[in-house]
Amino acid sequence: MHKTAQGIILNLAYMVDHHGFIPNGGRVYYLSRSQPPLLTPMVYEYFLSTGDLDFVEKIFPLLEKEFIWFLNNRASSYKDEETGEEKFIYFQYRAKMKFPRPESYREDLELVHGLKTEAERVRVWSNIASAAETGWDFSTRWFAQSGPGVGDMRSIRTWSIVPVDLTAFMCINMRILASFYEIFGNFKKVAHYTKMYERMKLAMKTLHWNETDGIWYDYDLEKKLHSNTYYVSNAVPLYAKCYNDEDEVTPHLVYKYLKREGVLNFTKGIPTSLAMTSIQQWDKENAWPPMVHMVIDGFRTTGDPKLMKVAENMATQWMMVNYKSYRSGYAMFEKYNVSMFGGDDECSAGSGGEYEVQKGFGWTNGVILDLLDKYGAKLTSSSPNTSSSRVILFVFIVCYLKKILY
Ligand SMILES: OC[C@H]1O[C@H](O[C@H]2O[C@H](CO)[C@@H](O)[C@H](O)[C@H]2O)[C@H](O)[C@@H](O)[C@@H]1O
Repeated sequence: MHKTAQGIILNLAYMVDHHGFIPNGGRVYYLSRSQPPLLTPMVYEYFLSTGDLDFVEKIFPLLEKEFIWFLNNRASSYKDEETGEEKFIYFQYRAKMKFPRPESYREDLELVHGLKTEAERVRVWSNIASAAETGWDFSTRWFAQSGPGVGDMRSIRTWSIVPVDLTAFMCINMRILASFYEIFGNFKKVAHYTKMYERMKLAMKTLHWNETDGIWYDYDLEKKLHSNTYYVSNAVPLYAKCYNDEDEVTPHLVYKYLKREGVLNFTKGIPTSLAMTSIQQWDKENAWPPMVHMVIDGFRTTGDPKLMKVAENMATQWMMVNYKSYRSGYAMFEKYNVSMFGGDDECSAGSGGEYEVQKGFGWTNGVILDLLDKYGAKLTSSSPNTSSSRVILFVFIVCYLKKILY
């Protein structure tokens, strides 16, 4: 598996070498859109598992190159309103696109039907490409949250949003770059990235933290307000540790928030949003493996026994959802349905959006492998929501690992 992980990293690093960033997909028409900046955290995870510092040293300049691309192409300065001085920088997904997405040409052309000016059409297409850059294509998260545009894709306004998860990802990048420089003994760079990390935490607190609700939200630049709606991305700063190390209260507030929103009552995974009537896939009744994983990891790494138990319960629950769905369809899926319809034993793939749900998705496999590694021993026939026997589960794990590894 380490070899496979290294191969994936090398593929992505090749893209950074050639283009400065990782395009949204491996085709020329994706060259104006990035992926979320997760290469550096991937390399860090690889390093933690293998201790392979030689590989990290070789690849390291490309990690910094991608980071600088985000700095040059996706960052803006947040200024103090009174003094005009820069307080910190913030990042956005902001792809420019003067035409429909080539891979979804008809959809994007039909969408702008009735829009009178080229400027209006370009606005919609650029916001669509930017939403694709987030990975959350598509979600009500990027649409108007109030007024006549609610739920309507033509109201898409990705450019107006500072996404809380992107701020968190940039925080992780800065922290990891500082850590690697520390290992390499370049202390000037350690100071540079540590300073950036501290300022990014300030950005997270100022732009995203909502004192009343005890959670981080996306920030609406136009309205100068939090978009205070539940999306699972609100919990990502916990995973990113984009708050003060000594702060033991915030993780509990995040837990309370999730509880208050009712999302912990779902027995088949953490819903992406509560916009259940949306036709978009990053809403509806869907739970997405990478987001579920980030929430679990956020609680797992708090060091707080109560929250670590929360992570364990979420992990065993998610493994059972994947298992039960696998048992009925012999496939892993890109996303899963969290609806309670049919009872706890009826687990199935998610749906909605622009295409049929995909089988055997890489991130689904990656998440389940990590959870089996960390929590496999905790799975018993009395695990929450489990009615299957230990033996069947054991067979599932063995078969699944065999299929993945060989
Ligand atoms: O062709 C439609 C879209 O396909 C990709 O997006 C889809 O896969 C992503 C994961 O690989 C997923 O995050 C996204 O929600 C899916 O829609 C591609 O990234 C998009 O640019 C493209 O428009």
